[in-house]
Amino acid sequence: MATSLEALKEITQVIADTADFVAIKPYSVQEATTNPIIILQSASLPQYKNILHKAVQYGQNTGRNNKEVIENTMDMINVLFGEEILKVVKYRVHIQLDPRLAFNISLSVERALKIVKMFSERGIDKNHVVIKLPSTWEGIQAANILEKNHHVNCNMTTMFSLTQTAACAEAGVSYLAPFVGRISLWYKEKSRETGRHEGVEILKTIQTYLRKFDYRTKVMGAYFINAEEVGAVAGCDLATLPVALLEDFAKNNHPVTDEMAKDPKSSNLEKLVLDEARFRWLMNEDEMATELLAEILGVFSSHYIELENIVKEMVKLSK
Ligand SMILES: O=C(CO)[C@@H](O)[C@H](O)[C@H](O)[C@H](O)COP(=O)(O)O
Repeated sequence: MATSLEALKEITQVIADTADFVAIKPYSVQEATTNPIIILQSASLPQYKNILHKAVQYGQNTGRNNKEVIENTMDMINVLFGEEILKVVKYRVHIQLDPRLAFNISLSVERALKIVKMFSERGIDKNHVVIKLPSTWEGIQAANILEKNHHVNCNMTTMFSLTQTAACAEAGVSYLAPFVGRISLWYKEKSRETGRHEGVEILKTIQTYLRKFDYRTKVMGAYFINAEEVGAVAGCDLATLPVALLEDFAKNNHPVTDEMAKDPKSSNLEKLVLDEARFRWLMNEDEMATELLAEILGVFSSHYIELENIVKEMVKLSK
């Protein structure tokens, strides 16, 4: 009998939300997503300490000053984890930019191109690499430049709304990743439960919107808290699951049926036409998206800085 994981894979491309390349092996996935939390978790494991040492060495050999040593080391940590992950997943690894670049278009583009070049210097073609950027106005413009001018695949993270979706779709990004579980938690925390699973509903609306207007952008469900949430968005383009949920789907029986709109063309969603001012206004009107964007960018950046501090200590000790 097919497992629930196999059933899910029939209708949704299932990928892994982890940098633990050893743990992914049993699940035969084609792609893996990382973020600063995930990279810090793996970089802190004793079995992956060699990656940190190799990256520090690279940073020290290439950095012309302290700032460059740290920055090059951080980028190389991501590249080395990416390289190991690609030995297992074969198709694509998603690497997130320094969260502090969230509001800077030119620095985001520059840093993304630098990371893609570092992969290519290690023999990895840019088609195997996806750059993750936040769904801020600036992140979306940076992704537009990367996709259109440099053919770099982009995945838009910290995604909570149709406003962000519409801007990302027009920017021609490859993927966008609504945070299913985190959206619903927000409604719970604010005691504003509506009786619906808001994260699931937003993902479904986003998927319908992209299919109705024939955008190339793929929806990747992310930030799942439990198996029910994953089952409720089965049929969306992709879902990125932490190892615990991959294991849960491989071992336990979860009902899996296509939950996406059967006829997206007939939906009454209208195309959102946005410029910067309209985007910012609609975000301002959306308390959930505005709060979560700020909160999660902060969480990502605090983890990024924590790893940077570990790197700074290592650099000091090796002097
Ligand atoms: O956005 C993507 C994929 O594009 C995910 O990696 C996303 O960052 C994660 O699902 C969430 O941030 C949850 O990650 P974590 O807190 O479990 O590490």
